[in-house]
Amino acid sequence: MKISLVYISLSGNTASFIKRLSAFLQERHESVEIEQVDIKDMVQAGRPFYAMSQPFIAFLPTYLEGGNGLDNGDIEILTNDLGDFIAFEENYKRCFGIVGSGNRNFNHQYCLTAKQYAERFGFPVLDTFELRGLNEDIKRIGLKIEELYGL
Ligand SMILES: Cc1cc2nc3c(=O)[nH]c(=O)nc-3n(C[C@H](O)[C@H](O)[C@H](O)COP(=O)(O)O)c2cc1C
Repeated sequence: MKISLVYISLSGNTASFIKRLSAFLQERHESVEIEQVDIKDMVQAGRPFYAMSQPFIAFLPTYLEGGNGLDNGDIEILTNDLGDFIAFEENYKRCFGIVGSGNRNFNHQYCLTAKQYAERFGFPVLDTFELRGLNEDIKRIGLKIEELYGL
């Protein structure tokens, strides 16, 4: 059994969350393999996108160009590679859903890109967390992932 966590992280908050979430899940399920797919790393290293062979969860921090999230400010910047990976070879069909992250200071734009991806690809927003996420976020989201994988 393998759990796949596909993510992008520009300033390290999502990467930190993924590391802690993986540790939480690994501790509770020693025999389960936890795969972390770092999209920024893949692109920077020039490794080609590929079709996911099994179900995964996507993690997406929000980076939007200015605005207020109502009548402007809904243009995604910096994270588009994750969307391209999800679109590649219909990977979205194997995506259980997306976990959005962001900063509540952005008000209406809080975690907006995850909602846009859910609409675009037809999978649910599973949850959201702020910045690096609290331990309670790790636990809540970890339990949801266990349920999705039938653990
Ligand atoms: C240029 C810029 C734009 C951002 N725009 C938003 C936004 O529109 N909505 C939001 O919730 N968070 C926004 N954030 C906050 C980031 O989503 C947040 O810091 C996140 O934890 C970054 O994740 P990362 O460190 O994994 O890249 C923005 C941050 C930056 C630097």
